[in-house]
Amino acid sequence: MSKTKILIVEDDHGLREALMDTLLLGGYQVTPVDSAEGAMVKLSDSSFDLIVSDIQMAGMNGLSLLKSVKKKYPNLPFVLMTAYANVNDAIQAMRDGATDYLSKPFAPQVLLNLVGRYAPAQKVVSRTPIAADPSSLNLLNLAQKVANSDATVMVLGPSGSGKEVLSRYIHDQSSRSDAPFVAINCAAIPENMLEATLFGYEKGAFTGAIQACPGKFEQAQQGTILLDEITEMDLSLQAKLLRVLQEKEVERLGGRKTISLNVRVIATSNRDLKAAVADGKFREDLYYRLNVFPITWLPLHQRQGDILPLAKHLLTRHCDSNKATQLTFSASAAHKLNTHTWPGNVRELENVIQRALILCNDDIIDGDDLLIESTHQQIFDANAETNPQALFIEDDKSLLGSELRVQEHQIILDALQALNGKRKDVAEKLGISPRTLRYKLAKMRESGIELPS
Ligand SMILES: Nc1ncnc2c1ncn2[C@@H]1O[C@H](COP(=O)(O)OP(=O)(O)OP(=O)(O)O)[C@@H](O)[C@H]1O
Repeated sequence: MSKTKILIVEDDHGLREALMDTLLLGGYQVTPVDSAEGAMVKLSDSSFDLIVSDIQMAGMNGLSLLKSVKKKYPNLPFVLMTAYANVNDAIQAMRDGATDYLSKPFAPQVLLNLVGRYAPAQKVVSRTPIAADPSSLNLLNLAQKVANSDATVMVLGPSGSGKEVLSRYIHDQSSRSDAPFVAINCAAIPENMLEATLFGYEKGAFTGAIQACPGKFEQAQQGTILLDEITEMDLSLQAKLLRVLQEKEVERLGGRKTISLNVRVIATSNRDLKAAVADGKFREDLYYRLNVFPITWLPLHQRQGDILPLAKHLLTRHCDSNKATQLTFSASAAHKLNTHTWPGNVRELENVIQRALILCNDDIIDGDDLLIESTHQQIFDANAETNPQALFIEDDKSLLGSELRVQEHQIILDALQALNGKRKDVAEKLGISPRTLRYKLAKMRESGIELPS
């Protein structure tokens, strides 16, 4: 996924900063400018996914900016901010093609809800999965076949193996490809927000629901919804999800109207689903409803034929996006890539390539330019054995031992402190999924270790 880019046009310094903070925290990439003229300059040298602009500004005002933008970039969503008293401006703005408007003052969440409606924070980039190994070619073939149907698909595989890429591929290959593909990561959204995010809510449904908001299911109408890391959903929400899938209709929180759905569902998980059902963590009826057509990525080291083609593809992609000249791998680099066990799968490979781009001095990436973080990973792999659910993480009993566990705990504690306790950032830094981190933190708590809140 890549971040959605927003251009903010606001001449009031304080408000500009506040808008920026809110959108940055919401996961967007933000470019602020203090005038409409500045916005036109920025638009000529960078691309944006959405504009949020004030109306009243010295010089060219927001309505004139809107007209110029609509002429040059007719499909670019444009949200205008108006003073509360000035509803006429808002009406004019909508007539002139504004996508929506916000009446000042507004709460940060209102801004995020509105912006999220037109531009989700993470853009899912359309990419055909690279596959050269016979097992992966077979998998793509299956994906293509299932894409032609409306069947619910369960994409399985270890973390970072390409589940999301494959899900997007199924959507792109389906007759729904012109309609939205809406991805939601069930592990990344706080439990108390997930229901409202999925099903939407009406104004006043809960404190802070200042205006009605459609849920992800509604946003995916005619298209595909990807329920990423589905096993992270709590049991009561699983029951509600099952009902929505069975009835093919949704009711917003606080709403009375049922909305019929025409949405294809794809779910992903890196857990052993049957074990999750056996442990009472995942509802059996939901398992059968979602597991209509399961497709499973092998861990990267078990599909040797994919490693170099993927490495080359990722190298080209990152050279292009850094506007760097194209590089190649030396024989020693290729050997190193082929012999590593890749516990972090394709995501780890991608990180190694990005590092190599920084380290290499000429046009050839050498073995020494490939910095593979083995120590941390081995510690995590070794300890994975203690987690019966983490099926796909390799275990190495010879590394198990209390000393390693102490080291692992220390690494997690250091990361928690360095990143102010932000679990998502900590998981990212350590190269493990939020779920694995949560599991490890629970284990640490169980063994009496005090964790920063
Ligand atoms: N077959 C592939 N071809 C091209 N790129 C790939 C492929 N597989 C994975 N990637 C890249 O590797 C990264 C991780 O892939 P993706 O997010 O699809 O994995 P995932 O299994 O969904 O991960 P997680 O379990 O952590 O959600 C992405 O940047 C993706 O573009």
